[in-house]
Amino acid sequence: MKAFMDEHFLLNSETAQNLYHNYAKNMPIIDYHCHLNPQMIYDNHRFGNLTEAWINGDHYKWRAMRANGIDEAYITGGEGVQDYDRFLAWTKTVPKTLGNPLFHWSHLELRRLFGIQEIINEHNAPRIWEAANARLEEDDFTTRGLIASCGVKVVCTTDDPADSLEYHVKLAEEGESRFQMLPSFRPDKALEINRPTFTDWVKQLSERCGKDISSYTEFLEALQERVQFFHSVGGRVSDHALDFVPYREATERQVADIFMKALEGRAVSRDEEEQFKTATLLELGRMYAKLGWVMQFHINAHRNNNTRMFRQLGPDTGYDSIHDGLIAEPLVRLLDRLDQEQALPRTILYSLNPRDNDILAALIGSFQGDGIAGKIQFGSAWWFNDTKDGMIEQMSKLGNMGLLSRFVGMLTDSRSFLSYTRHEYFRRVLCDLIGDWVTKGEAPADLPWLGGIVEDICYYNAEAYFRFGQTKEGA
Ligand SMILES: O=C(O)[C@@H](O)[C@H](O)[C@H](O)C(=O)CO
Repeated sequence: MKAFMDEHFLLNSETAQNLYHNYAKNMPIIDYHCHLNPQMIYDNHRFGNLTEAWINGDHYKWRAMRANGIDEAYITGGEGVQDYDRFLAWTKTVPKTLGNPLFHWSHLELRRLFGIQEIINEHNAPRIWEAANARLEEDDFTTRGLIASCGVKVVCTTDDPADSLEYHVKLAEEGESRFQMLPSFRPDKALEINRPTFTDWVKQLSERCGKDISSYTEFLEALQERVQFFHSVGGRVSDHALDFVPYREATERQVADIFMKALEGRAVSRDEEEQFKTATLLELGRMYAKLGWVMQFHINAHRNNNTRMFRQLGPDTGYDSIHDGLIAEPLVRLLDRLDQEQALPRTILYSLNPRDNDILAALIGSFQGDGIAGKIQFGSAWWFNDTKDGMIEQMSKLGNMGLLSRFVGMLTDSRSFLSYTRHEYFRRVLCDLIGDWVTKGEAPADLPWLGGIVEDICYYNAEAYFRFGQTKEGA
């Protein structure tokens, strides 16, 4: 019986162990999609205690604690509840997460970042609390220290077009030699024309650009201006949460009228919303292609399902799940429209519904080309699929229908600064998958060749694909 989480954790063959320890382990990290707070990075924030560092903001943990019957006050905080009490509630939950990646992630985080080997449970909680808080006081244990110590070379935050990007600009001006913090252009609020926040957001965009926005043309001009600004501070990635994939054609006049209808606060029909989203996504895709950016679509999330708790806690608090919208037809129509204009950017497609994995693994093959290896990517197993089983399925299907060797690999997609061990987890799963093929005689035991593929998936493919740091006009 293997010891729990030893050096060969998840590596069930000699080839897997060789691939991980000699090729994957020390590769740098490009975290091209996450939700880390840019100000906390710029400020080089130091965490006050383990609860702030490990539980705050992490809705994965919150979700598990709720399922474990923990009272909300001990999850997201409440009157008179101490930070230690919330930490203790988490240590009571971890033993119940067996089978959930949280069990592995949590132990990896304590071992790799804090040097704590304890099994997490309420019995060991006092020792863990004391040892971890002592570690948090050490000089290197700040947000920038964590990012640097985990080998991260690029971290892409997720940013609204109307954001000033002041912390990205300041960090670039003051210089952080160990890694780049770059913005990702996340224009969800520009597309969500039916949300009550739309008109206020257009006002924010207008104020940020210092220009009036009283037509769809001016709206697009403002978005173009922000894309250009993101590019000027190193941004090379966009990201879209498409909870459903829109495709409904409309004339320019129709789209302009829909925009004005929304701007005047009048209700927009579902069909009109889809026409507006289609037109605006196509316009943004053209902008991204001109600048050589990467466009990401995060598809089929079912967000904020619990109305009562949304009112209490807001979004991204663990009350989301998986949607089941049909994606093949609208997604092909969207990508094909841009491809016909030779304006399809490098694109990464993720769906939260694993039912879509085969569709995405096959679909990306319809739009590869232009001499760009892996131009269209089937994205890393996302959110509820970010598990050992989910990663194996995503990489197996990509390998079955596309080129696993051209995969740009893992991202953390996290709000926690302690999540970079997710890359280790992914790399171990990757090496074990390939090692298994060798063990079964399904791949030659050519370690330099296989090791090269592993290094590419861990780092070099992403470096070549995103081209951060290159001033680029055109795809
Ligand atoms: O980018 C998204 O919309 C999702 O990843 C979402 O932010 C979610 O809360 C998350 O972080 C999943 O890891």
